[in-house]
Amino acid sequence: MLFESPINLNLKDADVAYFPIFFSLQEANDYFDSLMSQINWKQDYIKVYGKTFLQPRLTAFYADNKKNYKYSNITMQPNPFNGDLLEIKNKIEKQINITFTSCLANLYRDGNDSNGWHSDNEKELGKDPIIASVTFGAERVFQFKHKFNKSLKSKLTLQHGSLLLMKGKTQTNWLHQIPKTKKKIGNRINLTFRIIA
Ligand SMILES: O=C(O)CCC(=O)C(=O)O
Ligand SMILES: [Fe+2]
Repeated sequence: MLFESPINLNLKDADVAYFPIFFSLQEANDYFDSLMSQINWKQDYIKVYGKTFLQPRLTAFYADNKKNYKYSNITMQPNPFNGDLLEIKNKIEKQINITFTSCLANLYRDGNDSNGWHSDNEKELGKDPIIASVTFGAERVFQFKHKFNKSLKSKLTLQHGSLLLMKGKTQTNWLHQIPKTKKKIGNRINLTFRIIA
């Protein structure tokens, strides 16, 4: 496997590492094509402050157990892992020595799709969750802001075939988002592997 050592983002009160070339270009191209068609993409409704909205992206949820994932007032029922998703899961697990149970997949169809400020701190993720987040397709900016010290911010561009690893106190102390962009860009697939016990 093509593999470069990770870049530590050196965020205060957090633990975030970025692997720009986790997958070779060939692997990343192949996974992008296969995941576009293999994944059961859907646009769900979410409820924010009592109002219902269509999510500004498509999602799908996979797990090797029966545990649901609840966030933004929606409950996602898992599909079983299969095909390339399972292959990608195995590859990440081997590299970082962690076993994940679940994967929340996101499809940003263009620059108008997005993921608003949040931290992945749902109860079912447990204390100090570890989240492995993979990108295939269009590059998008990923922004961080500290929850308690408004002057602390960070951002990076997540490239095709990259892996972003968030662990430790990252979700306790920081929010993250994928903002909309006016750039003419196409589909970006993001896979976030998680442990839901
Ligand atoms: O698309 C991304 O890179 C981030 C996705 C994310 O933050 C999430 O699904 O919780
Ligand atoms: Fe997230």
